[in-house]
Amino acid sequence: MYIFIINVVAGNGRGKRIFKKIQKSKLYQNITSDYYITEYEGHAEEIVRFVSNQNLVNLKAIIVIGGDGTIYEVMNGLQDPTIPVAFIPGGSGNDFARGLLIKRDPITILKHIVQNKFKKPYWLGNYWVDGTHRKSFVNSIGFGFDAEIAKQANQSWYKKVFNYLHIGTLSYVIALIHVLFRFKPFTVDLEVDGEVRTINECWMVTIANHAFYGGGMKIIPGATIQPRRFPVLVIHQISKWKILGLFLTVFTGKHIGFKEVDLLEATKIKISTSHNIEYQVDGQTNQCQTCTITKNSESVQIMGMDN
Ligand SMILES: Nc1ncnc2c1ncn2[C@@H]1O[C@H](COP(=O)(O)OP(=O)(O)OP(=O)(O)O)[C@@H](O)[C@H]1O
Repeated sequence: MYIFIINVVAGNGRGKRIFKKIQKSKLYQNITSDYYITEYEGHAEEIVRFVSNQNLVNLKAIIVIGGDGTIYEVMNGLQDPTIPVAFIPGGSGNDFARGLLIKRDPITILKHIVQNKFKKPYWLGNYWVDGTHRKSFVNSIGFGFDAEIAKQANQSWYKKVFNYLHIGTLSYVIALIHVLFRFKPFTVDLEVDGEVRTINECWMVTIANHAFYGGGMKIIPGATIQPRRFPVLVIHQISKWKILGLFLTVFTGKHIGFKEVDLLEATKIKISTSHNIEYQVDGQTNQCQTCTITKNSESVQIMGMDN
């Protein structure tokens, strides 16, 4: 049996439209399944915790229809990593789907899931904010400038409009210009695999499980899906005008050639600042002063891709 989890508000109603289409298909009518519609923020996590604690012997996969926020919640609720999680992108940004090359139409994706054709291991990131309990991130976690941009975009009126017009990334470009003039670089202590370095005039630190964020920006172009280690991108000591230019090249991945960009690799990183800074995790924002990040060595199984 399959369990569907649908975020009907994802992608301004795209999740809902996709599920309706799926329900009408012969394929759906021929499989044994049950479905849950998320009703509020955090609900997907609760549903998955409940479902994965049931030890359903005949559960073939949890099929998620939604965006990056929904898959983040699902992964944080998953109690048993051997339960395959299938993803049908129905959000606005869909960076998880982009990173995993899940790009076919929903019915074809469902066909691949039911045929049990392709299953890929995926390694989540773990993070602990200000000493709290462990959470997992699916795509990326970022501190500073990119988090301020995500916060500005999430609070804006234009994000909904641009998402509706399928030009959602433009909301991040406008948010970037808003944030650029008020943003104050910060000093951060980065403990990378036990070695501490102090970064002055830091703009941002981003850690990613795959290349994409912000609806298709290639923030760390060479990021590969792998266990234990993750790439860390640090931008520091850069002028406001230059960072504007740098972000214009994020779509092509050329920004990593700037001398103000450092690219490291780590198994464990600790970020400490003297005051609260903004952070984003899979596009949702909050504030923290310290954060420890590691990468899982145990994988979850993802379905929905072509090969
Ligand atoms: N019924 C609901 N009402 C309001 N919010 C909900 C509901 N169900 C889920 N949510 C919340 O909707 C938020 C957005 O979902 P999601 O990120 O999947 O879509 P999106 O923002 O359109 O896509 P993306 O993150 O890929 O751009 C999530 O934070 C989730 O907690």
